[in-house]
Amino acid sequence: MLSLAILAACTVCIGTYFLLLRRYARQTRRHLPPGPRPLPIVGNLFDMPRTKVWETFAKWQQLYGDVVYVNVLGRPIVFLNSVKATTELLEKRGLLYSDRPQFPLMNLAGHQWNFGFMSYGKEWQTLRRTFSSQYNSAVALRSFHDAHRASAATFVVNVLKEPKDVSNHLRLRSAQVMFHVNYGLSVSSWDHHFIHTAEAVMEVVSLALSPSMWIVNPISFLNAIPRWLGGTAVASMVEKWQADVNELRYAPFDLVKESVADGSAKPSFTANLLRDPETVGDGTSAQEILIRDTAAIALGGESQSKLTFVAGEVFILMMALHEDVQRKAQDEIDSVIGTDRLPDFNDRERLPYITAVMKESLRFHSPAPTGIPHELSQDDIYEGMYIPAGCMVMGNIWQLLHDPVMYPDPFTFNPSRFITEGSLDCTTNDPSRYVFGFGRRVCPGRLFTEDSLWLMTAQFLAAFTISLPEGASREPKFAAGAISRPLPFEHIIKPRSAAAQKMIEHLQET
Ligand code: HEM
Repeated sequence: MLSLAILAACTVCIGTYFLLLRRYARQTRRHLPPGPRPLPIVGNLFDMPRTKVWETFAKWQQLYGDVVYVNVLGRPIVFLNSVKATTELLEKRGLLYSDRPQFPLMNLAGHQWNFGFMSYGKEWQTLRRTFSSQYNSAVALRSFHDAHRASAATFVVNVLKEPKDVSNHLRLRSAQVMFHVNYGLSVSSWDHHFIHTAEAVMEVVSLALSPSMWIVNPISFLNAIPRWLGGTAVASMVEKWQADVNELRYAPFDLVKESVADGSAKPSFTANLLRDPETVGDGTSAQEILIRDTAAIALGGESQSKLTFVAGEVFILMMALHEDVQRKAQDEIDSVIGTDRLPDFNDRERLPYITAVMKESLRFHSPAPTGIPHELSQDDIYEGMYIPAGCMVMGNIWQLLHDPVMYPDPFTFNPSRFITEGSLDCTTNDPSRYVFGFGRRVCPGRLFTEDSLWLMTAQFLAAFTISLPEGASREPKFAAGAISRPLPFEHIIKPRSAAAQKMIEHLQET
């Protein structure tokens, strides 16, 4: 019996070896894009960076150019390092370049319903259209402003109370706004059960998105572990992941459904779409499932609130490092709206430097520096280079945002690069065109995110000053990963003035 199993295993290994070798030989005969030299079988496995991937990718651009090809364990991957290449392939040839590779851990954790990770096709299109009907509509976005205001107010109040804990306050703020907007639920403290579940789901999503998970796919090994060798522990971990995902997918939705039925629902993404009485039933109608699954995506599926919170952390770090920028932004706020209230959305047009600070923070270090991979669905030729079907295609967001032609002196934090004669001017270099990905898969939450970040930026700067303690390092440092956070740093946050402190205390009372 045992020898049969060994024989079968050997046959599979030898078969795989020859398959990979054949594919390798076929592809090298064509004119693939340049890239680091692969080894037989493992390809460029050992060239793949383990930390700060964006630095290695930048080096590859210098060595090999705008389109770089690697092959990891037989899996072709192309990195696009210029606006020209991302525009030409991911945007203009979007029909071919909009598929997604499989993310094995996402499937195992129970995210198959999530359109962010679905193959390009009808189902993806229907879900995305429903999502965009709210998140890309000017009217709906305006109706979300109260949710942004509530979470921004909780944030400044919490910062005043515990300034050292600013990161956690940002995290809470991002999750709070998502629950408010999607379900009309008020979850303004860490004690709320949904927040813990959302956090747990986001941790798994972050792991699932890290390149080692989707390139090497250790899940197949995990699944093969026998129960006596720890397989039981793996199985119960997976069960917990799936239970968390299902709770987020069903529980808040069911609450809204009940409140729509008894007429007490607050306006929200879910309630707005469920208002049609035809839609609500026993939970099995296609329309109801569609609404439930698109609402849940914004919670944990794409790590959206984590991305927004990391963008907030980058802003806080940049302000701590650049007191001159802070002062300039605060002068703008004082001269436009005075010191007796906090900025609001109506002030946005008149505060161009604040918008520029928000945009420069996103540019300086994008929370998802290498985006989410696309997959090519048919063989393609670009500038004489052959790109095989099934190839993963990564738009190298970090590289685009540090292009010295589009952003002169790219390693200097300089919001004024987006200001011309006192007005906001980013017609040719708006970082949001790259930060949120590309083509048909571009982030459908980008306008919503900018609203959220803008209010946080404006209100934080109106209320507080931040500095570094004496002797602290002035070098910004970021962790590696698909979602890349600033490394923890010490800082001192104080209310800007007695008047600012009073304003925040007043918010706390209301
Ligand atoms: C700073 C915050 C955010 C950043 C940096 C960000 C960035 C991205 C990126 C790079 C992608 C992949 C695009 C591509 O495949 O080319 C993406 C996809 C997506 N984002 Fe965001 N995002 C943010 C916030 C949000 C928010 C708040 C929401 C929801 C309200 C959201 C919803 C989505 C969805 C649903 C997708 C999948 C789109 C698809 O596959 O069709 N994102 N985002």
